[in-house]
Amino acid sequence: MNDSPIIALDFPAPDDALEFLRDIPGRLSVKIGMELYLQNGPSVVERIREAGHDIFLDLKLHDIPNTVGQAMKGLAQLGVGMVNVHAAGGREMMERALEGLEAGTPAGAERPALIAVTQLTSTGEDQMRLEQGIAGTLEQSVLRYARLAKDSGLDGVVCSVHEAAAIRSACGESFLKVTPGIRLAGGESQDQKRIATPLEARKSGSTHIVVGRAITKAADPAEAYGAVKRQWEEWNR
Ligand SMILES: O=C(O)c1cc(=O)[nH]c(=O)n1[C@@H]1O[C@H](COP(=O)(O)O)[C@@H](O)[C@H]1O
Repeated sequence: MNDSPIIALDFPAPDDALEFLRDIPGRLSVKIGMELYLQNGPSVVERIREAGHDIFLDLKLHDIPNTVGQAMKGLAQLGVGMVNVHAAGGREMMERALEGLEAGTPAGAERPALIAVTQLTSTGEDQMRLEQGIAGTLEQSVLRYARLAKDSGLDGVVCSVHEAAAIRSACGESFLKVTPGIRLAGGESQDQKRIATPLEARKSGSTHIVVGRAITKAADPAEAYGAVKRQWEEWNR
């Protein structure tokens, strides 16, 4: 997928998503997540692809290695550019996910990029320690998961902007750092704990940003998308 801002299409129905997209000109990078996919199935992917957009299919798979591998075989046939798993599923699960994707990608087509969620951007450090029982700092946990994902052959991770620079040092420039939790300056954090602006994301080494409500719930979504894109692109790495 190219590096334009990825709009999170967190809508219940395909018509809502497609109507929203009609107001923003051009070929866009979009994310279809659980809300849209689980209520509508694979046909929603087809409809949005037919409208000409590049898709990150965000289903955050996390199950035993065989189940995830088989599921990825199927997802590889949907023509999307990126898919993901939870790094907490472990090395074998991630390796099997990659094998499934490779086996399922139609001949001549490009395999979707496979990335792993480290710690969700809605997770804070206290919550991680108390609820997940993980000691140390949040950044240490994210870095451990990022290294594990890289060693398992994955293309990158989902992390917050706050860990992107450390992951760049540990895993390299080309390892994808896909960062949600993006807000324009002064925007409400809502359920996110680790937020940042598009400009901060760019400066920190994010390779992609995922932006939902800052665009989809804006009074003028096309203007909000333009503002995000300008900030994201104006600073040269
Ligand atoms: O994998 C993701 O896309 C994801 C991972 C993560 O750690 N945090 C996170 O917010 N996301 C997704 O990114 C989007 C963020 O939405 P907003 O907070 O509205 O911008 C949602 O669709 C989340 O499902």
